[in-house]
Amino acid sequence: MANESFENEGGTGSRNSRNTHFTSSVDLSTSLDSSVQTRIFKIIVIGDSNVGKTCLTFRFTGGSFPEKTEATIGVDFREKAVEIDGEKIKVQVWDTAGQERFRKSMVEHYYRNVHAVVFVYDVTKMASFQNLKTWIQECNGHRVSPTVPRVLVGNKCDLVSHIQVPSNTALKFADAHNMLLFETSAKDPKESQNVDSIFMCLACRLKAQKSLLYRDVEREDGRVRLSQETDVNKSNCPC
Ligand SMILES: Nc1nc2c(ncn2[C@@H]2O[C@H](COP(=O)(O)OP(=O)(O)OP(=O)(O)O)[C@@H](O)[C@H]2O)c(=O)[nH]1
Ligand SMILES: [Mg+2]
Repeated sequence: MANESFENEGGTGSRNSRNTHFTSSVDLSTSLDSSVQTRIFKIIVIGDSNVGKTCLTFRFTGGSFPEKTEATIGVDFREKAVEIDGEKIKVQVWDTAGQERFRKSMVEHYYRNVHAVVFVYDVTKMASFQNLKTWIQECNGHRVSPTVPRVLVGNKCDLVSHIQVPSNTALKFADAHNMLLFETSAKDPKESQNVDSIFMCLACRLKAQKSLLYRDVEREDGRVRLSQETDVNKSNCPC
């Protein structure tokens, strides 16, 4: 099962500690001696420094807005266990550094075996939107497959009077790159469901994709039959 990660029920310990700076390659696979496995989806969050990547990931995994953040160095891991259509899944969010000097040696690790990518810009900073093409180029340069789902997130929508990136401009860009667009705020508690939707939407899509790849094999009368129905049809995906 290429690129798919599992964790045994009961786990191998928490990986969501703040300020865990990634220094070596991580093997997310654990021994397969237990029959109960939890799938892990690795989602990386990419974009300019200060756009709110840390706050968005914190809002999703911790349910609140951090009072104070510092520039991320390397990567911070955060995890959230979710249940989709009865299956327990671990969403592992890689909150990456936006500052070049803090990410240089890490870039290979970000993209290795990634399952989905979240590109973030700040709706109050046009430069962060214009730089998206550089982030997309970097992603493509690391041979991330076109089948890896990508979404675009415009953050800081609570700063209504400072908005520089019009929604229709962002929408055109998202369409051109085959991405869904979410405009939201990590800060505004009323937007927390919208922030959750970003990651839940990706998790649902990944679950459906994996179901397509590894369709249930049913044995009937000694014959092998591939199940025609996939979870994509019965999923409660929020997007
Ligand atoms: N008003 C407002 N401020 C936000 C929001 N999200 C983040 N911020 C602020 O923006 C600043 C940067 O947020 P971070 O989450 O640390 O930014 P980052 O993208 O992780 O930055 P790097 O780690 O350097 O790449 C902080 O001062 C946050 O409080 C938001 O939705 N609204
Ligand atoms: Mg950060």
